[in-house]
Amino acid sequence: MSRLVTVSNRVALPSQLQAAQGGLAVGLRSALEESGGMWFGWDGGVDERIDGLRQPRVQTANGVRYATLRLSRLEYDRYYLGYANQVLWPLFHYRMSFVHCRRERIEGYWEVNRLFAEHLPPLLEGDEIIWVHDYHFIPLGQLLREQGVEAPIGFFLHTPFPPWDVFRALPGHEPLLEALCRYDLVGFQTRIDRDNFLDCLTHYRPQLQRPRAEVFPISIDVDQVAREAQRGYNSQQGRRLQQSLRDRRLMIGVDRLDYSKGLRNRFEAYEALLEQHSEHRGDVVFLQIAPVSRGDVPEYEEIRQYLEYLAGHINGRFAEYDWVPLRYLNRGFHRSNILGFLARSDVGLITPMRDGMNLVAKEFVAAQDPGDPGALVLSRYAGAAEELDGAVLVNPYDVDQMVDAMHQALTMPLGERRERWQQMMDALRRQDVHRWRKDFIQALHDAHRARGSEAL
Ligand SMILES: O=P(O)(O)OC[C@H]1O[C@H](O[C@H]2O[C@H](CO)[C@@H](O)[C@H](O)[C@H]2O)[C@H](O)[C@@H](O)[C@@H]1O
Ligand SMILES: O=c1ccn([C@@H]2O[C@H](COP(=O)(O)OP(=O)(O)O)[C@@H](O)[C@H]2O)c(=O)[nH]1
Repeated sequence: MSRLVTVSNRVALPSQLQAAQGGLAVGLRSALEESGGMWFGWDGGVDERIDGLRQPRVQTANGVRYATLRLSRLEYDRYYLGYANQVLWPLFHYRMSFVHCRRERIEGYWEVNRLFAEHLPPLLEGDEIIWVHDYHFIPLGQLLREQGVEAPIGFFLHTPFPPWDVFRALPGHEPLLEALCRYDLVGFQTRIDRDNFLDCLTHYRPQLQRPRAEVFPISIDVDQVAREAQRGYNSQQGRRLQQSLRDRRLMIGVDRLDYSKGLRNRFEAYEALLEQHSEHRGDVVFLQIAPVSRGDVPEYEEIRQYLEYLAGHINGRFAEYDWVPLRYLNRGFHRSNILGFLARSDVGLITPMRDGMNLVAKEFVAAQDPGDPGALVLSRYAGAAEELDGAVLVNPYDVDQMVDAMHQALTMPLGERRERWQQMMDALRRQDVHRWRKDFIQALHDAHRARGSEAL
């Protein structure tokens, strides 16, 4: 069996196993720990003294080899903060007005991709398959081929892929499309993303040799999440949360503090809920956990300030001396705590404006008590909505509809909650994180073989 080598910008190093790092790190960690192999990427640090040359740091834990590189300040600014987070991220989330593309950012992006392409081949031992992750490393496959790497190379995009008319606004989009076509296999979270990509190729150059492009929705380890959620439910933090609520119902949101997550509209909907449905005042608490993410990007600082204002406004308007309607926490928690909090919640509020998948939505479902499950309010623009149609699906641009959905979730009869939950659990069991990894790897082997025979 070939050894799996995954490459991603974000690597969950063994020393950081429990910290909040987003869904890619969570999904890849469970995939890699099951199969073994190597994880190659950025170590999350910036070294002011680096000037060009450096060596990867290699460590091993739980059967996984971790090889990481550190970035210089300039590389971090241009490649990560600049091109990845202020060009590709907003563009791929359909937020064209947040795209700030400058030539030095494009150059910085390609330079860091070249750096990783040069450092990977010496770490390979032969008989590997290489699985590249996310928008940070679109050119990597092509650059590895130029280094003489012949192994199967696949790419998986964790974010949405936008339609042609949005994508073509990107200066220098052509080399990115060409680079994607050099992979044996390109994977997407949903059918819409895959179809947008294929449509881009049709518009750009119909005669270009297409890679195999398929849908592989990332997921969770359902039983492991359920077990950990149960432990979290009974943990000291889980019990303290319950005591603080008394008999009030809990609605929960867990999102990196990102403009794509729809927090502004969610807060506005909650304010309108309290305004229109006075019966929920004093009876419901909304806990929003929002760890700061990419805080050096101006748009993230702006949304943070606005949410602080809105949270203060909502609490100022409705709080009583013995009840605070909104608990807004600007910090991250260990995932085991998050799962315990999800298990203690009556309603999950997952309402991104657009999201590749959203693993929290899946974790919320797996964390529920089968006998008395909570209800999920889920944006139709989260990738997870394609599978979790037992949720109360909402349009996050329609604040009034979200008010109705929150009210529906808070008053949903037990029978309906059970039925919807069962439907969602069945979907999660059909397509879990193990299946995600196996399906991708199998398709990558097949695609590589097929390309090889085409070339003969
Ligand atoms: O690495 P950061 O810049 O700190 O950001 C965290 C991750 O955010 C994004 O996560 C995506 O992947 C999830 C798993 O597939 C998916 O559920 C979610 O919808 C996506 O937004 C980003 O794509 C990752 O590269 C980042 O590491
Ligand atoms: O304080 C936090 C907030 C989130 N998470 C985890 O981070 C992941 C977030 O993944 P998701 O796909 O929902 O969104 P992303 O952040 O990748 O856009 C989930 O596994 C959460 O349980 C965490 O461990 N601690």
